Amino acid sequence: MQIRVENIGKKFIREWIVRNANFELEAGQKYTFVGPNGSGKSTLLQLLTGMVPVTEGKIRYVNTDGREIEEDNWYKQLVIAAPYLELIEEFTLRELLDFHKKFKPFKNGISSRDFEDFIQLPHASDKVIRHFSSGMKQRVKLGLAFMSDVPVIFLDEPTTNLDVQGIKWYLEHVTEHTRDQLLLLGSNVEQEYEFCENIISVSAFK
Ligand SMILES: Nc1ncnc2c1ncn2[C@@H]1O[C@H](COP(=O)(O)OP(=O)(O)OP(=O)(O)O)[C@@H](O)[C@H]1O
Repeated sequence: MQIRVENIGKKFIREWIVRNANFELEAGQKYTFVGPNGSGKSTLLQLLTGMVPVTEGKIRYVNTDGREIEEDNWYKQLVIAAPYLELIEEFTLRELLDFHKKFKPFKNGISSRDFEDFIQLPHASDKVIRHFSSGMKQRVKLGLAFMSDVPVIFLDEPTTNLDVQGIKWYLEHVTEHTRDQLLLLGSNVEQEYEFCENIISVSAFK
């Protein structure tokens, strides 16, 4: 999977948040978009997922066989963990996992029980997501991102709400479980992207 970004720009009301952005993102690589608060990291990631439409320019998802994927089908290629994307609060953890797997199967067909062990919440299976702490919810979001069998992973501010143990858990798994995928991060916390080979400053896109 390759994502080609061709001269894209995004304007909210009269303000250009991102402009003149041109780059290519390659499968098997990791990229972090960095920049100060309000610089446009989350906006750019949301443009790349197709959640938010570009004001100008074009984004293309190109398959390994060279075929372009229609924008309506991008969502099948990706998984997103971000503070602005909520889990389904009414479900128990087990219900959420079973629901998620109907749309995005887990890698190597891992079971929901194994998933719960993986995110270190083995006793939370019947607990309603609404009653999870913010750090527990973040582990669920990251676990879904690491375990979903899709080519592209978006992580926006991945260590949000994680304690020291949680950050350690994230760092232990982020490289191992994204090895053959295209990983896109948005961050201004160096620790959460220290392993990343490609750092892109969004301040350049003005
Ligand atoms: N839906 C929207 N309508 C209007 N302005 C918006 C909208 N979404 C984002 N913005 C503006 O776009 C700019 C960039 O916001 P964005 O959230 O992308 O920044 P960020 O780099 O991710 O910031 P942070 O580090 O604080 O998370 C901000 O000025 C923000 O107010």
